[in-house]
Amino acid sequence: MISIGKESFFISIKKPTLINQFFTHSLHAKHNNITFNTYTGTVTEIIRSEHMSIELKNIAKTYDNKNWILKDINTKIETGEFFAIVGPSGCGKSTLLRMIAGLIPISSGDLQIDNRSVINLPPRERNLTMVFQDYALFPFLDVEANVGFGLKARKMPELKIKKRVAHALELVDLTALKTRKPRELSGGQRQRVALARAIASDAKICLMDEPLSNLDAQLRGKMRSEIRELQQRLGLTLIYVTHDQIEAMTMADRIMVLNNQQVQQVGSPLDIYQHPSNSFVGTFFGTPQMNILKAHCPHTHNQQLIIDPFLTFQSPLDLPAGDYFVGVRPVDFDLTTHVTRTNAFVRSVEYLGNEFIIYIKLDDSAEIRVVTSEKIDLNSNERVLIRPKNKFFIFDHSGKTISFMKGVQNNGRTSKQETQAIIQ
Ligand SMILES: Nc1ncnc2c1ncn2[C@@H]1O[C@H](COP(=O)(O)OP(=O)(O)OP(=O)(O)O)[C@@H](O)[C@H]1O
Repeated sequence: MISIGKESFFISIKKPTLINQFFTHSLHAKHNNITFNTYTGTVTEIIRSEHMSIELKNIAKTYDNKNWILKDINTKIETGEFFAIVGPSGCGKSTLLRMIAGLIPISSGDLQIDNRSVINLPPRERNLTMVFQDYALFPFLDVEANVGFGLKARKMPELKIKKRVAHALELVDLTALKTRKPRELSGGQRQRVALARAIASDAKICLMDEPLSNLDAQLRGKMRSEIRELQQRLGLTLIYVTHDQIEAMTMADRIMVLNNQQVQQVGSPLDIYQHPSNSFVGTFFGTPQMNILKAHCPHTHNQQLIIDPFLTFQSPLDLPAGDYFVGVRPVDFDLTTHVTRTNAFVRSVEYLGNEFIIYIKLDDSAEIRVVTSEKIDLNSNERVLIRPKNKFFIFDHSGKTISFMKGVQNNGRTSKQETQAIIQ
């Protein structure tokens, strides 16, 4: 029901745009104060209430008032976005998610949902739902009761609960198993019950903490696409915590990388892969890991980065003399065999079905991983020549990215203009 002044209207609104048209064209009441069920506000506010963005403003966390687990966390997660938080174990991913959920307090900063601060609101008033790593199912309740538990606690009428639960179970393809207890289900099915519970709650924001980590690799792959598909279909704003870079890469619209208490980078999977902000982000994404090699630039205004007499890189920028790091993904090397002039030796070769990982040792003990799909017959200690394909990153001594180059598919040379165009 909507009331404007003394008049009341019953309308059913599926899309914010409809309410907008309704008021601008029929009632010309765009700036009037109106009531929508129990919610009062201007039309614009009500339209926005359909949107569920989350803003983290200078969020910081300490558990003991001494050590900061997280500092300066700033980002805005848009309505309907699949947002992954990734980082190594212990970097504070779960802590951040629990603060958003309201399960633990924020030490400083502000958290806004739909442009309103929620730091003083308990979890149940934040219009969100959470899926935990261990699914948090009640062992003594069957699937149907587990999915409807939250709705019952909110005292929703029995018939409405039944309808919602049935719909959620249908969406995750569990209708046939609704009378089973959690112990009678496989890991993947339990995970689907947890998903169904989140769907049934009808919250527009869903938080997931490593929801697939208890599943085997094959099932994980299947569930990844199922969760992504559901998120899209329901238009959920989804925050997904994982330490698995592949999960983040394949599922998320955007990724936040956390390390050393801070945000290292926020961006789309492709952006993060192609333009890592530092060597940590560069090595975190991609398997096998990006090679990070110590390099030296001998003279200021020079473009040569020397790793070894037989392995040098031509920087696209003039560099001051000094030490740098060069980052090269394993697929971005060319390998030549049957050579004599080189300091690189094969240490071992791993065959992965359709490609080989070749571990190569340089004189100065650095080890380089090279991936090739060409059929290759190499022996340990065989000499090889490795040459970069002109697709590499330069990091300064602290690991910050100075430049990257896009790969060139021609003869390996890039013109100055092309180079400038692709350097950030
Ligand atoms: N209740 C607590 N009291 C004190 N320290 C805590 C508490 N919970 C977590 N920590 C610490 O905070 C840091 C971040 O923990 P958190 O669980 O958020 O990391 P994470 O990135 O989710 O790790 P993982 O990937 O291993 O789950 C860790 O050093 C952890 O020991």
